[in-house]
Amino acid sequence: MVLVLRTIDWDTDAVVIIDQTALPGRLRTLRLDTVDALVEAIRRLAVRGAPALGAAGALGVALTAREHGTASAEALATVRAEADRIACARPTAVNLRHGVERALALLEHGPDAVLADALAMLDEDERINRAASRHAADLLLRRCPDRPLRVLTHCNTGRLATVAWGTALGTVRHLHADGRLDVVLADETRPLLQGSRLTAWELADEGVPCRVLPDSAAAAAMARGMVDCVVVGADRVAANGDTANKIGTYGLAVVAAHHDLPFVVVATESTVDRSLPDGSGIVVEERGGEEITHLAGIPVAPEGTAVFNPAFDVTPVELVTAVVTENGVLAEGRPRKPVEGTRLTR
Ligand SMILES: CSC[C@@H](O)[C@@H](O)C(=O)COP(=O)(O)O
Repeated sequence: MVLVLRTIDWDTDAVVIIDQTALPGRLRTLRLDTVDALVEAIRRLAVRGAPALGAAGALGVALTAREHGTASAEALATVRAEADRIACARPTAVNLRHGVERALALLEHGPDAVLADALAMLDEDERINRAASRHAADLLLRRCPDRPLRVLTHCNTGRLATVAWGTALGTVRHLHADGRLDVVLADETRPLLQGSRLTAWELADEGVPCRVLPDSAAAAAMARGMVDCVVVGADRVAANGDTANKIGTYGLAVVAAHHDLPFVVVATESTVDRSLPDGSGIVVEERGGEEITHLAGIPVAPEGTAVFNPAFDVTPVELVTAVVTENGVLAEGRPRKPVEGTRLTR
């Protein structure tokens, strides 16, 4: 295993991240010692994934609190304005704002207290992820007791999307350690390829069997009987269990329901936004058109082509077998159909 670094950490006066834009080619870290550098890293997905963004939010407030201090009203106003810039860098993953707000709540105790709590948050992350993903693994083992599982997943929800361990991919790691995993089918995850660049890289690093497939092949894989269950992460879960996650998740949920396959969302409680009764209020980030019109800088669409590039979609809870957090099952949507024969082909 080459990955022993945390995805995001603190070193002396800077936030240190694994630069996820350089993977799978290079494992390198970036030192971010200004809010500008941190915001830019968040926007271009050098650090990404809901729990990792929560840590980025908290550490970012520590960074600016240490720079400006917290002793005067003027300093506090500057820190709050910088914190807001960090929180707004990406709108969908609620962890980012949660991380910022948790840190802001400690401002009156001074910069050292803010940093100490941010570091405690990093330490909590692995324990929370392990607990959430253990609940999901147990649920899947109860639902699919007969054979080692073929798990389809989307985007990257592993240690790179968290501080350590992972949510949906943490479930895969538990199943592998239990000897109950056959193979991971990892959607490549257009347009930024978090599945092929990051998930396949993490799983190879751990020696977990993995096949990458184009997103458009997931339905065919289910129809061919190649999938036992679908496990995904979340960027924001509304109080009723509606779930925002990487674009393409909703389509997977529809197809999984059609094939009566368990569809499980694994998230931390910090991804749950109880201020939203359902998913209709979730703001979905729209990203630049060049992510679609260009591949590695090479045009793949005529110049001037109009683009629709939402980074996330919202899956209604009715399509979700269960949303699982470190506290267990948060919401259950789709009941298992009573008749096995409703699957198309197995
Ligand atoms: C454990 S991370 C869960 C989600 O954050 C993940 O599935 C996802 O959609 C990430 O999107 P990204 O745009 O790469 O930040």
